[in-house]
Amino acid sequence: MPAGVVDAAAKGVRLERHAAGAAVLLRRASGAKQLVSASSHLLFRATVLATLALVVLFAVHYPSLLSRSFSLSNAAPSSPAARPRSSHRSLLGGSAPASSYGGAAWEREVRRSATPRRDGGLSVLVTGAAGFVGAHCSLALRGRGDGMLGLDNFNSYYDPALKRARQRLLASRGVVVLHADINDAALLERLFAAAPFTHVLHLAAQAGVRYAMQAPQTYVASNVAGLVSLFEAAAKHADPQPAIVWASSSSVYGLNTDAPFSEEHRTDRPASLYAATKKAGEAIAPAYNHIYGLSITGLRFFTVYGPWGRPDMAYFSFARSIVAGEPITLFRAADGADARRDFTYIDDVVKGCLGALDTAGKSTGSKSGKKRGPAPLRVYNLGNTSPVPVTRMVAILEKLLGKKANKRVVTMPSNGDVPFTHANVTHAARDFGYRPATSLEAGLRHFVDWFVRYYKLDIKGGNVLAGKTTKRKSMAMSAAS
Ligand SMILES: O=C(O)[C@H]1O[C@H](OP(=O)(O)OP(=O)(O)OC[C@H]2O[C@@H](n3ccc(=O)[nH]c3=O)[C@H](O)[C@@H]2O)[C@H](O)[C@@H](O)[C@@H]1O
Repeated sequence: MPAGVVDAAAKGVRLERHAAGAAVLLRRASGAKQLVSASSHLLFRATVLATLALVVLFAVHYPSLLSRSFSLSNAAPSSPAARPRSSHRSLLGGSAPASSYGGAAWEREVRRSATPRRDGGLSVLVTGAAGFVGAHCSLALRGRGDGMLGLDNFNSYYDPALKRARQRLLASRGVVVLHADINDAALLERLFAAAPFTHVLHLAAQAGVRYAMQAPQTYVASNVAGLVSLFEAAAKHADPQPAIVWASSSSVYGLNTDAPFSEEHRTDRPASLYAATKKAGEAIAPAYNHIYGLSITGLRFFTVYGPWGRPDMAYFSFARSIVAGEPITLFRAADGADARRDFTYIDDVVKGCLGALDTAGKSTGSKSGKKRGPAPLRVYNLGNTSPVPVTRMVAILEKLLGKKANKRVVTMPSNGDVPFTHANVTHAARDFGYRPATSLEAGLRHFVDWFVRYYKLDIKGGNVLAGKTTKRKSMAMSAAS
């Protein structure tokens, strides 16, 4: 029996005893005056005891109502191992609906986080901040003194423990990441009302090319509806309107055979639903730019990789399989050629994102619907400009991990994959000095260094072995951040 119910029962017994005592009192009373006084005494005691019993029962059944807090102040645990406290669940990743956000204290914290710490600094709302690119960009923005606030819905497309570990890392550097969804229009409205964000770096999306065949609706919900939700809030509820920089994808080039891929090339033949939803975003952006005067920049990322990366991507899942001694499957194009990717290192992509933010130009619309003139509308490739066969990527991993992969080569299934990507980045170089500087060898070395540390792998004689932790937990995210 719950403790509260036992307490309540005990109080019931005490109540009966008091009633008996009261009866004796009444028998002894002589005269009408004493009788009235004794009755009120009894009534008073009974009321107090009944109230106490009710309070105990209420506390047993509704503990959450008594402990809820809406403060942002503990949003940044100082140690990486620190976990969000349950009293702050609604702010830091609990399941409380985002509509429960709000209040003067919450708004103050949002504003504090969004306020730049340097003259002329930006104030950036980063969506998907606990994601791979989002976490790196958030750290870079905070590092140079920009104000910023992160959002993430911590979905389980890949192990949310990695997203939580990134969130703890960010928190240790003073970056707040709210647990919230971009499709929550009310929350976005409140955020824009609370702080005058100058920019939005919109990286929240359903990623992954091949997974779109399994979960098509999540791509529409995140990459189309979510993008519209963000544009709507920025156009109609922000004052001033922020400039928006958002993540498109190299996949919009689809089966394009002109190489390197230039922004002028056609993008009307997406090979996957993922690509189609990113292309849809690129088609939606001009409408918001035209009608509402939103400054919008789309960035086409080319297979971004690096430390704190996405476990669903080939370089990461291959590393895990190699260490665990499990087979990997390599896709070969129908003509027998190795698939190739313009693998792009995360630090280069972060520089590109910050360059795009810095040069975005202002939005020209306002909440009232008036537009002062045309606003910037831009699209850029952010690639590495040197495609590498996937087999070469595997060979580098084998060398770094000191272990051979167990390879199985099959013809590329018809699941949205494309045989090669190759970026032309002259526009990004011209407009914000984007110059990718990291070779795949150097970038994968950084990735493997982090990978070994994060999973606490054993290294013997230069070879990475699956450590005790790894074997026991089959590489579940036993994060050491
Ligand atoms: O640049 C992009 O536009 C996209 O890059 C990646 O997509 P992808 O290039 O397909 O990256 P991976 O899934 O890591 O695949 C890389 C290469 O490995 C190959 N691969 C993948 C998985 C596998 O089991 N075997 C295999 O050979 C693929 O065919 C591909 O050539 C990301 O997953 C997308 O979110 C992103 O938008």
